[in-house]
Amino acid sequence: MNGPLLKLWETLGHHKLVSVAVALLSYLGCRVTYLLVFHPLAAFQGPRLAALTGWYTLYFDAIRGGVFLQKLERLHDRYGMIVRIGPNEIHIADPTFYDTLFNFKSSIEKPKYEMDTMQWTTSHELHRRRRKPYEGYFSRQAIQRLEPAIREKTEGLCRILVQAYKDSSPANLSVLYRALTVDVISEYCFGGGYNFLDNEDEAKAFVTFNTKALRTFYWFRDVKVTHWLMALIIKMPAWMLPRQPGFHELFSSAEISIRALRKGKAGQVGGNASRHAIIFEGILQADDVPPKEKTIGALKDMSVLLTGAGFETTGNALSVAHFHVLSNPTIHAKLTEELVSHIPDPQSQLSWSTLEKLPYLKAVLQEAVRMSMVVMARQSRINRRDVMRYEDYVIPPGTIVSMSHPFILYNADVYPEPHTFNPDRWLCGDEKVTKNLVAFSRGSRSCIGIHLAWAEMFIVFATVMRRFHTELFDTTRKEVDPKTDAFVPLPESDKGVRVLVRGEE
Ligand code: HEM
Repeated sequence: MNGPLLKLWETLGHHKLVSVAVALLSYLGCRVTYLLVFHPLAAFQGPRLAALTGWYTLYFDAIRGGVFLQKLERLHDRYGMIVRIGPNEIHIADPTFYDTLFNFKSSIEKPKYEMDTMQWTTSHELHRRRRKPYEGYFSRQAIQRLEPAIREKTEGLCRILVQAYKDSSPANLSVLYRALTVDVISEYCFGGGYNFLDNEDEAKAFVTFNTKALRTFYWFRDVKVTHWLMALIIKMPAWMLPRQPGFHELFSSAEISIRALRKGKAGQVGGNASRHAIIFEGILQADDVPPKEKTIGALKDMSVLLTGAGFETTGNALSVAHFHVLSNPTIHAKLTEELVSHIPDPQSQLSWSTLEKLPYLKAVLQEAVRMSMVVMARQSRINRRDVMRYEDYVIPPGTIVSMSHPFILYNADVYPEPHTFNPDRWLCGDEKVTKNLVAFSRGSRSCIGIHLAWAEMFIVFATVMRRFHTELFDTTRKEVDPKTDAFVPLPESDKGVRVLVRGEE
């Protein structure tokens, strides 16, 4: 290009650049003005940056690793009970609003997430259709039929604790309780569990993998590109996937088991002939489940959800219960007295329905569920049709409204001295104490596994506490107190609750 031509090109290029920059700035200016001045949520207080972009929350959740809740506490201190935390999202900290947001109204939906499993389904109707076939497997009666399997796994855990006693070596209860809960849910899903209680090293590797994976949760739930990767992994055939523990069970073994169930063979993973219903066998045979919900991909998605939700949650609550009981001699003595008087033979195991009538045991477990929170992430809903009201605020239809369990389960007005483990608070007859135990959520999206969780907690905890004398080994609240929001809470230290077994009854 010669001199004048180059000059013309440069001048035109310069103008083009200026035009693009002006257009971009005008668009940004209009968008900023709209979001801060004319948007239906403009009157709601909150950080301006949060009102302008969803990257605000994503930054704290995904990039800084689950610290948005800590930020949120400061925002509520500054702005009050209701804060705008996104262009179209507000967060409410007041427990009295919970039932307005979490209920069975068909107008209440979840926001759009990148994940598309049952739990993250946006539409109320589609979610109902996806959830219905599974509900029968999680009713109270269905879980009572599963009790022998829970008892059998509990005996497996007790054998490990007896061995730890003989070896005088510490037992890591955070791993063992999770090994038990994953063995139960995988047994229920496939008719042959992962049997981690038979191999402690594999159990440890599984739990470690899961903790690492949880730290990346927001990337997969909220970021398209990363989610595609996950979707690709789920679609990959088992033989292409690495044999890394955790990864292997959740993806490859699940697929192998589902394929086996399709061919009419149960128990491909653990090899146990099963005496109870098998979830995926039933789903595959159900005439009212549409074929697209029975594909290998859809069932693998569901199995990751059921296994993931079914083990980490209850396993964590059990570890937290054990830690706090051992840390408080008075609580320990009261619980032991109740258990000894109702279970004279320590080798026997009472039924779930009998155990849940023991008031102190129940109070200890309720307090453990409260303190462990189990699900820490903010829960979001959208009312598509109606306005919602909070005090003088009118929340327009279509707004993402969120609440978070820490603001309720650690609310000092409901639970005075919320950081103190105090089972007695559940025994004083104060209605608001039980009403606010929202750990399993409420409404159409609440926990499908609530009965399984309680059955496991009552049977396993009563058996272990009645049979074994344990004492904490090198464990502090750093190993149990919720610190990071990885959807479930992660403590500051991953070492786990470790105990020395001092004796067996
Ligand atoms: C202490 C134990 C547990 C607690 C506190 C708990 C809590 C919760 C909460 C708060 C939700 C709602 C999450 C959301 O809205 O995104 C939920 C959903 C769910 N939970 Fe649990 N959970 C526990 C144990 C279990 C167990 C043992 C299972 C067994 C499979 C399970 C399976 C599920 C499933 C599948 C969902 C999704 C339900 C749906 O979207 O319809 N959970 N859980």
